[in-house]
Amino acid sequence: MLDPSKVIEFLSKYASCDVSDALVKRGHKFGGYIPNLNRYSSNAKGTTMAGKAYTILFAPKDDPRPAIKGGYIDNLPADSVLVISTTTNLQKLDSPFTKLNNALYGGLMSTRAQYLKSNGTVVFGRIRDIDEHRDLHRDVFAYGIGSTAHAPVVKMVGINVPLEILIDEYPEPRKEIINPGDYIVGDNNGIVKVEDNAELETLIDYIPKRVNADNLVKEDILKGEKCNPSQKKRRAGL
Ligand SMILES: O=C([O-])CC(=O)C(=O)O
Ligand code: NI
Repeated sequence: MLDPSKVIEFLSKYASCDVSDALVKRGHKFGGYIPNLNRYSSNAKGTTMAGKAYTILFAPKDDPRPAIKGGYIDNLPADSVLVISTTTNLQKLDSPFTKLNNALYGGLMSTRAQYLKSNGTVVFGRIRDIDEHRDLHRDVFAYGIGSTAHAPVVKMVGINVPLEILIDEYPEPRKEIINPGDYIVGDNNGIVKVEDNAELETLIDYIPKRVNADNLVKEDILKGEKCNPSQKKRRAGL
């Protein structure tokens, strides 16, 4: 297995699009993209967020599972990306992608997460305290914003469990699973998931080659060459 801190350092140097190109090349037609999340707040340099998923699951109060007490934020590992979602009965295929109008995440959570050196937060729901995340320069991606805390309507039922995300797609909707430990990459284009498996080494090998090829295509275009033949030439053998 590759050293996670090295993988995170590597991924943070590239764009989410570069990662998707590599995944498409490996036969993943959706390129790992998890749609509809907005970047509400960004790290100070505006660079790519990367880290290992630390997952949290919320369910409606009437879910049969007991609430997990004591919170989760104090155990957040350094280099993690905190990923918060809900059970699928609170998800929607169409905008705003959640039935929950209470916010799942706020500024105090970000303050603690930043202190623990976690790399960012992804919320499949609403967030609040938006200015606090921005003041902290924390990377925060979410479906939307809100004003009210989550506690009156949902409870935490899972820490580091697989999260099921409903995604509308042609010809039919699908479910994306985010497992704890998956690599999560995010920038202004959105969020991409990369599984931590044997394929990772090939992806890491491919990404710089493809980026280099595309840089050469750009140079060709700026010199007046046609795009399509240049792409063909520069990407040959990749
Ligand atoms: O109180 C909450 O549930 C979340 C919140 O606003 C914060 O973390 O600041
Ligand atoms: Ni708050």
